[in-house]
This record gives sequence, C-alpha cells and structure tokens, in this order.
Amino acid sequence: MDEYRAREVLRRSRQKIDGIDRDILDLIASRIALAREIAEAKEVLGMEILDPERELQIIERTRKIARENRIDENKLIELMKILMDLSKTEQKEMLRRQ
Ligand SMILES: C=C(O[C@@H]1C=C(C(=O)O)C=C[C@H]1O)C(=O)O
Repeated sequence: MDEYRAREVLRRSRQKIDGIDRDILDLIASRIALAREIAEAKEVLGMEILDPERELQIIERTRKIARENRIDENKLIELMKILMDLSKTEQKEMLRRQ
C-alpha cells in the first residue's frame, strides 16, 4: 500500500466508524426505550426489574458471538453488562417517576 492509498484508507475507514458509532448509539437508545416498556409490563405483572436468568442467556449469547468473531469475550461481556446496568437504571428511574 502506498502512502496516498494509506491516507485514503484511514480517512474512509474513520468515516465508516463514525457512521457505525452513530448507529450503535441509536441502537442503545432503542434498547433503553424497550427496557422502559418492559419495566411498565413487569410492574403490571408484579415482576422484579432484575431477571438473572435472562441476563445469563444474554451473556452466553454474547460469549458465543465473541468467540465466533475472535473478540475478547470478557471485554464484550463487560460491555453487555454495562448495557444491562444502564437499562436497569433507566427502568428504576422510570418507575420512580410514575
Ligand atoms: C430489560 C429487562 O430487564 C433487565 C435488563 C435486562 C437487559 O438489559 O437486557 C435483562 C434482564 C433484566 O435484568 C428484561 O427483563 O428483559
């Protein structure tokens, strides 16, 4: 790869990463919106916000996807746990505000 091409790859790849980051953040917002809906349903059903069995399923699915894509599985699981913590915080906040 010559220098001209390398600069082009850097510019284009960063542009794509910016688009992907935007999509990821939009998807996180959609995930939180769904979690808020789930919180309302759980309240009607008398269920706890925390569902350890469901979280375990999500973690196992994440582990599988990490392995398939050769991504550090502990890091990817850590990321999913942050997303789940975020959704539980938002669920609690939404029920508190009701
Ligand atoms: C969103 C839910 O509530 C909690 C948050 C979860 C999540 O962010 O995926 C999963 C299980 C629950 O601990 C749910 O029960 O589906």
